Amino acid sequence: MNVCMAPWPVVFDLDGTLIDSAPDIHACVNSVLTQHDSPLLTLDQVRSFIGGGVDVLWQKIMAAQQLPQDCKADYVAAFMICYQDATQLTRLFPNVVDALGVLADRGHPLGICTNKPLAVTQAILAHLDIAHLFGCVIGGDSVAQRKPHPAPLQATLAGLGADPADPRAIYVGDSEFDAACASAVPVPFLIYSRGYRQTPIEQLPHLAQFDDFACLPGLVERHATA
Ligand SMILES: O=C(O)COP(=O)(O)O
Ligand SMILES: [Mg+2]
Repeated sequence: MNVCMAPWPVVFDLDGTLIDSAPDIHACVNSVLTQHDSPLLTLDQVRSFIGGGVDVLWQKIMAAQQLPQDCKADYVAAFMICYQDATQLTRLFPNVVDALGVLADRGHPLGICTNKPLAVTQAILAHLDIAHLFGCVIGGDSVAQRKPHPAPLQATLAGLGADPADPRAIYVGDSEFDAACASAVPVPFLIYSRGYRQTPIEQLPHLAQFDDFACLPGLVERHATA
């Protein structure tokens, strides 16, 4: 089969890309800090710590609140109890469902490559009724490494049955972790500019940026014909 004739895969990051999950993560973080009589964090602080997965999140929280890193495991354990069904405050970003529907209708295999734990990812995809759109979902505990390592994105592409040599495969994300992961594979990276990134966009390697998912299907098609 000529792989260049098949629709090419489009893989998505989750937190800060498809969904605004920071309010739920913030609520769980502060619930755990309250249980431990520790000072609370603002939504902006917690949002700035998201992207590397649960362990990195709590490393950053322990450092910011000057809590001993050797107590981190207790905080993480309490956090996971809250996090596993933290869906109430999470919303899809505008026009995400329509954009995913257009890409799926055009035959693009769609995947998720997130640093969020797999069970939490599956719960939120089911809650938002978009799980059926994705042929492969790789979470932060699905393979041994997490983004920015290339392994999770390589595993997602393999799970979609994609030819790793297909130069048209695309990764769509919001953060430094995603940009570095895409470069390491390498695959072209489209960056959603309204996510949780801390670095100026010009400093991150990317093919294109967008601030509205209504523009994404056009960008995906333009990439293949460029
Ligand atoms: O859970 C995180 O910290 C990041 O998740 P993401 O990879 O979907 O952005
Ligand atoms: Mg993200």
